[in-house]
Amino acid sequence: MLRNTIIDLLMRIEQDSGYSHLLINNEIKKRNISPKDEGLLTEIVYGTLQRKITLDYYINHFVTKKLEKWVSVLLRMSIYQMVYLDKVPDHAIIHEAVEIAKQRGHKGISSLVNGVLRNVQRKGVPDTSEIKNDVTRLSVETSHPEWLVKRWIDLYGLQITKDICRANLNHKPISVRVQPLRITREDAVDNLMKQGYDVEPSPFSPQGIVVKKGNVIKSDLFKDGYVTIQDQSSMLVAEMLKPQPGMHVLDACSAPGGKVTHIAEKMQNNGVIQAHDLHKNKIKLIEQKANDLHLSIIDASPLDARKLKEKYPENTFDRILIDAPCSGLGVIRGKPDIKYNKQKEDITKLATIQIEILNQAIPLLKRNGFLVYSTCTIDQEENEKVVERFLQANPSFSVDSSFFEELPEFLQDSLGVTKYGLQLFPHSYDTDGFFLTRLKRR
Ligand SMILES: C[S@@+](CC[C@H](N)C(=O)[O-])C[C@H]1O[C@@H](n2cnc3c(N)ncnc32)[C@H](O)[C@@H]1O
Repeated sequence: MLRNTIIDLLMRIEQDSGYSHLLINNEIKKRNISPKDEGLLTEIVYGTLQRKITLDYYINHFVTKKLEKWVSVLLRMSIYQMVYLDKVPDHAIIHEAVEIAKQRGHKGISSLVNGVLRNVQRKGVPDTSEIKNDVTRLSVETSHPEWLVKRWIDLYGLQITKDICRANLNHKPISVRVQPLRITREDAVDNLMKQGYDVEPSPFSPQGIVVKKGNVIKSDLFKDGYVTIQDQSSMLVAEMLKPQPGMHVLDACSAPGGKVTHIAEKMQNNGVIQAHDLHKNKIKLIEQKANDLHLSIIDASPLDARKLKEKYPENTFDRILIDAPCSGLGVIRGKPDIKYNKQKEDITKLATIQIEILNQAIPLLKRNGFLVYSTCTIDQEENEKVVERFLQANPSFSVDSSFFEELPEFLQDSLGVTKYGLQLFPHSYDTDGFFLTRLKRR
């Protein structure tokens, strides 16, 4: 029953590209899956998705004919469990897969499934180190499409690309941000430790806590809005925006509200924040998060950030955040489907939108104000190149040099510091891949 649910989920994720986390959560709720099975389901779905290219390479070694989608999915998830998990013995995995194949297909299919899996059990999976071409080998070993591996090698060289690709296969560590108007970080750490969580303060933000062990979503602190989940890299945004109580702030791409609520906390819930997002249906996510965290200064409404100038006069805001729509290539660990769904052309289109949004936002900034530009991608075309193009077209603006001095000390000479901002890679500090910079008028 659980394995059939997993097959259905994996097939739907392939069809409705980009929403694996939402589909998994909905399915768990809908089918009333027990907490133990929930863990196994999540692990098999994410793991199979994360290793899709590698698993297909293994399958193609044993089968040459084209397989129906569900048969590929069944083989992938079975081989994933046999090779990467040690929760269920191989013979039980094979037995269950053959039973599913019998239910869903004809006898020929169940014999094929049986044959492939028995081969994997007996001979093991093929050795990928024999693949001569660097790009193909890395693509197969770490399950990233070849165009992406090639692009990263061109941008960052082979070693960094290997590091990125390997880090993308790791589990994403969870971190939380405390709501400092409701609880201190010390008290939150104390509280979580007493409940058996293994936690430590984050070096990225005075509000951050890294949760090394334990499901923090189940904690009272999370349920009652004392902490919220946020990657450490994202916490840098509000820190570097430096909003003060009483200010007028714009967050132009705000949903689901992770950063805007952090900004409101730093303003001590005093001032006004205009929070917009293109998608009407996402506005309630911002409102919900603000509500959960007891924050009342966020005024959320739908708006296309490419039309900001139509809504606001010049010199309106003390601070502006453009946390731009991006390819998401920095968050592959948590959303593996991104690596299969994004194409080169998407990156170029996104860079055009990012520049358009920046051009709309910048006149709205007051004379001594700051604008933070950030993305959760590691692609230079959406990050450094966008900043470079923007500065060329707007010579009265520059990257604020104090930005670099104000970064936490351990980041100041990190691999990703360039004259355009800070690029965090997933392998550097075990955070999401993330870019941010701060612009100001010269
Ligand atoms: C990186 S996410 C923002 C995350 C958010 N700042 C947070 O911390 O929770 C980018 C957001 O931009 C929105 N978006 C996409 N195109 C937009 C546009 N033209 N104008 C405004 N928002 C847009 C997307 O719906 C998405 O919610």
